[in-house]
Amino acid sequence: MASPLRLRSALALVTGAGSGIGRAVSVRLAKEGATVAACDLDRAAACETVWLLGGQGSEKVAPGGAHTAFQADVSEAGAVRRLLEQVQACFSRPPSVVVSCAGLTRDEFLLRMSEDDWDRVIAVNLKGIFLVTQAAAQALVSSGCRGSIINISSIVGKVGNVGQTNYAASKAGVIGLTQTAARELGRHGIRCNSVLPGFITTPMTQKVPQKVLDKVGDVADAVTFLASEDSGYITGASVEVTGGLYM
Ligand SMILES: CCCCCCCCCCCCC[C@@H](O)CC(=O)SCCNC(=O)CCNC(=O)[C@H](O)C(C)(C)COP(=O)(O)OP(=O)(O)OC[C@H]1O[C@@H](n2cnc3c(N)ncnc32)[C@H](O)[C@@H]1OP(=O)(O)O
Ligand SMILES: NC(=O)c1ccc[n+]([C@@H]2O[C@H](COP(=O)([O-])OP(=O)(O)OC[C@H]3O[C@@H](n4cnc5c(N)ncnc54)[C@H](O)[C@@H]3O)[C@@H](O)[C@H]2O)c1
Repeated sequence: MASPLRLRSALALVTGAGSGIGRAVSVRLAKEGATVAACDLDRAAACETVWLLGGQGSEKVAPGGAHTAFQADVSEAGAVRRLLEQVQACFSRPPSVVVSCAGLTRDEFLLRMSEDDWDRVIAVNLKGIFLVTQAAAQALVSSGCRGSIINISSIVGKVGNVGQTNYAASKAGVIGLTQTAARELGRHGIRCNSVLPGFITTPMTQKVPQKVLDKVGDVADAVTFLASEDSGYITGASVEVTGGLYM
């Protein structure tokens, strides 16, 4: 049975916090007592998420400080370095929970996919998670803090999907990156796990043809469990949240 406010002392950095799963994860972590650093490429969207969490006056409900919005392109090394610097300057500590939700699609059949469509999806979905995981782990290790890093992959990274050679490759890469980070960072008290959602209705899924959707259901609960000490003995896992899709 999960205890209430499992994350009361946690500072959680969520990327892709401006929409969909990232926004839902931010709301759920805040409900468990975490202070949320909501990051997105779209600053206005990140600010809207912070407003939903209670805005600048939210330190009343977030003991670790007011929820705060940050803007960064996770595919750019300098932007990610500055993001972690800004978060630590704002809260005087590194984030003990890091959830990488930032991602995008550039879907196209293999026979027609452009190099740019491949490069951009790999840069954001895979290199972005490399950069955020590395910068967050460096901050935690240098400050001697424990942490939980949760990287959002996709069931598509395990089974593939029509029109998504770039996206599937990026999400499969996230699984391998996270398993390796788990092996390396365990000695520092940092857990790393992947979550593989199935089909979650968000702006990202609007392009799926209706007749495909007619064949296909919550991620934030799985992320919160992995962020908390309730999952203290789980690291290196790939947690499928698909309602049984592709069992
Ligand atoms: C047991 C149930 C199986 C149900 C399959 C579930 C599929 C969706 C799973 C999504 C999992 C979560 C994904 C998650 O990580 C987040 C996302 O990535 S959401 C976006 C997912 N993207 C797609 O699924 C691709 C959607 N398709 C497209 O964007 C376009 O079709 C495109 C590939 C760009 C091609 O466009 P174009 O206009 O050239 O062709 P059409 O759209 O007319 O499609 C041509 C035929 O291909 C069939 N098709 C398209 N997408 C899919 C698909 N995902 N699965 C199966 N078939 C697909 C489409 O129905 C057409 O078929 P037909 O020629 O027979 O009419
Ligand atoms: N929705 C689904 O069915 C589904 C299933 C499996 C996995 N996922 C994954 O979950 C994550 C969130 O997806 P979603 O459905 O909420 O999508 P979404 O489009 O609603 O949200 C993605 C967010 O990421 C942000 N973003 C995009 N590129 C960025 C960058 N370079 N730097 C910083 N932020 C950036 C966007 O601005 C947006 O706010 C993605 O990694 C996606 O691949 C989604």
